[in-house]
Amino acid sequence: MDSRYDIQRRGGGGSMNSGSSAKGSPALTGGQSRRRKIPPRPADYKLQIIIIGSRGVGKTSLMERFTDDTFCEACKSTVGVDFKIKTVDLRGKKIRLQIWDTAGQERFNSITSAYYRGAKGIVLVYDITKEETFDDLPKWMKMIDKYASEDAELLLVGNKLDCETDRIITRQQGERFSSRISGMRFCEASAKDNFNVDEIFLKLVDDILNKMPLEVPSKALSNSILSLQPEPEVPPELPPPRLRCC
Ligand SMILES: Nc1nc2c(ncn2[C@@H]2O[C@H](COP(=O)(O)OP(=O)(O)OP(=O)(O)O)[C@@H](O)[C@H]2O)c(=O)[nH]1
Repeated sequence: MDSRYDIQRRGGGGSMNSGSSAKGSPALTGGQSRRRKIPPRPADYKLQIIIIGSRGVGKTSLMERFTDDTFCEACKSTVGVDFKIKTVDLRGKKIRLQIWDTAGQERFNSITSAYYRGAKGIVLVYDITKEETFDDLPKWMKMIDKYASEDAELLLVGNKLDCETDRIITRQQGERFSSRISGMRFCEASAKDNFNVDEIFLKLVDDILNKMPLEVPSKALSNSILSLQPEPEVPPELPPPRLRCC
């Protein structure tokens, strides 16, 4: 892979399981074919990741590329929030990711801000071809400071790398911005061409796992945010997420 697409600043990585559940295979017993349902192995952990950034930068596209390997050329703007689930295998653990895709339009900030708190990872996206989306980054950082957990992992993504000829924001500008924020990674990606998309999410999850003790007793986990709970977790007092359509 071209080094331009490598995630900056820290090493690591992992493998991915694209399915949401393992499928059982039919068992043959006593010469008779019987279908025995093998329940999927439950996830070891559940993590929430939120994607934020200005309107049209490609938040939904990155999420859908990662979860469904699809890309929509002419999508409608997200209204409020949307979410997708994806299960990944990392370090021998099965991790169920809830990925929250937020509306970039400012008028939805009061809704989307309620989803920051539970996020263990935050993907902040700008469009390398649109200066205003880069200029908006300090505004998004203020939202993070105000609403997100202090220990959330941060990743800055310059999206639409396939539009190199229309590039306005240099890679160095992105790197400089992220280097001013403690612990923030930086990466350029293309949801359209599927450059670095899996890497974004897997690296973020890997960083989150790095921070947490994996082998804690199950009792301790049952009270933690990482324990399995009914999903999706919609913050209280909020209506369920409104889904977008393409
Ligand atoms: N060329 C190119 N276009 C992209 C890429 N990612 C998204 N787009 C296009 O950019 C437009 C906006 O993409 P969305 O994914 O809806 O952006 P968003 O950030 O979710 O937008 P809001 O919901 O309005 O906040 C769509 O027309 C996408 O097809 C990319 O990597 N390359």
